[in-house]
Amino acid sequence: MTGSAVESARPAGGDDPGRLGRASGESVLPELRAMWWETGVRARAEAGLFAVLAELPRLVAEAVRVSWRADCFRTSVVAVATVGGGVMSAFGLLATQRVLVELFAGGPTADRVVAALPALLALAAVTAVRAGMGIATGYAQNGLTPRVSRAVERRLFEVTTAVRLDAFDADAFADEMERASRGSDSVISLVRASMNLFAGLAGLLAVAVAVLVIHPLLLLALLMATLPKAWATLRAGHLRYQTYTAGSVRRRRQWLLHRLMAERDSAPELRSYGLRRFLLDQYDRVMRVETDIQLDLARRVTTMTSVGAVVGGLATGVVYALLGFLLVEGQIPLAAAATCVVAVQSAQRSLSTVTYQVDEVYSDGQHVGDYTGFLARAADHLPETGGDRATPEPLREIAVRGVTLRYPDRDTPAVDDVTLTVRAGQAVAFVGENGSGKSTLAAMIAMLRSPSAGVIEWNGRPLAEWDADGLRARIAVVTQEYHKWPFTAATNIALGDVDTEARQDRIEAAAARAVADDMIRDLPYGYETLLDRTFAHGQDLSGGQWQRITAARGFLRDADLLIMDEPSSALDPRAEDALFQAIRDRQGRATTILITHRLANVRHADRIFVLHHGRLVEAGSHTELTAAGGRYAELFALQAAGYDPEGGPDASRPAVAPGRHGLTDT
Ligand SMILES: Nc1ncnc2c1ncn2[C@@H]1O[C@H](COP(=O)(O)OP(=O)(O)OP(=O)(O)O)[C@@H](O)[C@H]1O
Repeated sequence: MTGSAVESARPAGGDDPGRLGRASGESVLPELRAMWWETGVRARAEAGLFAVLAELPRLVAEAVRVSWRADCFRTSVVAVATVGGGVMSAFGLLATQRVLVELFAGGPTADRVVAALPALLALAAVTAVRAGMGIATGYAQNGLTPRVSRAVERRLFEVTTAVRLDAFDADAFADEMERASRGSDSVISLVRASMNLFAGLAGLLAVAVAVLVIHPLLLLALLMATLPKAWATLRAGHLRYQTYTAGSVRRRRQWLLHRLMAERDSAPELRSYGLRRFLLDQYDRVMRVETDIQLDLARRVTTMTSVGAVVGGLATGVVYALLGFLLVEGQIPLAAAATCVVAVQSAQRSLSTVTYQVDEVYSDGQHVGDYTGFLARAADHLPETGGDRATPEPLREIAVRGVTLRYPDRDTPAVDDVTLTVRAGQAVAFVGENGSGKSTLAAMIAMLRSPSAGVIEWNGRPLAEWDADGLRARIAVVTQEYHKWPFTAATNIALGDVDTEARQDRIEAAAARAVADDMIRDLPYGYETLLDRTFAHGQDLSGGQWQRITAARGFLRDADLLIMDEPSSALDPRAEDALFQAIRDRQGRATTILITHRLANVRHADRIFVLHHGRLVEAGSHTELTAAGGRYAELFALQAAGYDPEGGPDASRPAVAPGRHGLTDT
């Protein structure tokens, strides 16, 4: 059976619960996106030998450019030492020939040894210099590696942290970004492989020159002895790459299964649903095919390299026969023939380096192409800079005017022609059903996203006209999908204001407002507890505990505008009540935009904006909206009914409020 039999099994089987139910005999794993490293492998598999050789100079030039930019001194040392090593190899062969000429000359042995001494000394000197150059290359390369890595990675992170958030929505760009970040690791491999390739080529050239000097015909003999094996090695490499790409879908599945069976995230469900047998069966199916293919590949590669070795051996035999013939005919002296034997062996060593490095340079070069291509294209996703931008003043008013945002590949806009105003000191709420556009609207106000149409103004001036960093310093955002930063509890809160000194009293005050203080003190190392289990002594928190930490991060900086997107979805009733008390404390003093589905918490917001399918459908206070009997009143009544001991939802009784209190609890 071939790999394609499994790979062509219905790709989207995972979408069909019936298929899963029919159990484990069938492959239900869907197709996964290509992995970053498959770009290079695929390109090498598809490119013919001449295409590979034709592209090498460009790739090597790219490696040299990157290396030069990172450290011109060490790059020069490597280049000089590599070329010097080649020159020394040529001298070495010529000195060897001189030694042999003297040793094979007539006369007493002692006289011959004495005559050979100068050439022997020259050979020793050349060998020592070549070894010295090898050491210099090693030192320079070792020094170059971290410098190139750092320069390349730093450049990449400068871009990935600067591109606008919407870049992550474009599938192709997000994919490119991932490949580029992996490609940055390949830069140093490309640099190293290019230098090794240079060294191999220099060695080959040196042998060719030396042989040419001794006797032109020997060059032909040298080519005959080395080319068949080189060709077979490159062909075998090609075959390996081709097999590799043919199995890429299968390997992705293998990798996915590995994660599903061995990682922490999937472990609870794997056990609770008894998925062990099912996943192991999937693994067996994939691996059976993989093993067959690997065995087939091993057979074909062995055949090819054996053919290469046999042809190479025969060719070497022909060379030695040719040498014998030339010797008998008196065309070349014995010393030249002996030198040629040494040269053939030296050339074969250099050639095996070259053939291996050709593949390396080519496939690494593709990844580096991903990296450099990404950097060039990323310019389109960087925020506009320059120009005279005003330093933002304290917030007086935010005006959203006819704002629309449409995500890529979506037919309907997420936010559709919304107009509203928020005044300083107000606490306003965005409410609406799932997917109604609340988070998207808040993200535009927080400058995380830019509207496709319309404008958002800060104190009457479009956001884009203010200094972006200055404006961000006045806005704090607690996002719905918060990130669990792998730092201590204290640092996790301090991240809310990185421009100011992280004083412990401020951190503790912010934690107290978010009801996180006691919880953090109960951790094994208090505020210094590392919140990531992948580190030694690291801890994980419950969902609600994490939410308290992220709320504390939002409170740390007493920002003009605090946007809180679902800050209490995982909080227990007591913590939720305390959090909303802290939000209430801001009312009249600072501005808060709150997004929540717990409508009890917005009852006394200054204004409530109701979104539906991206449009603003209602706006007003809780009293106004419940009296209007519209969508808000309906949602509120539905939720309130859950707290009503008498029973089910009743939209006619919107005034029945949940037990806990809202923003301006009295
Ligand atoms: N990055 C994105 N790419 C494409 N579509 C998106 C993206 N983010 C959100 N959407 C879509 O935009 C619409 C509005 O999403 P948004 O997150 O703003 O809704 P929401 O009102 O905050 O929902 P919820 O109450 O579930 O948090 C939804 O249809 C959603 O599927």
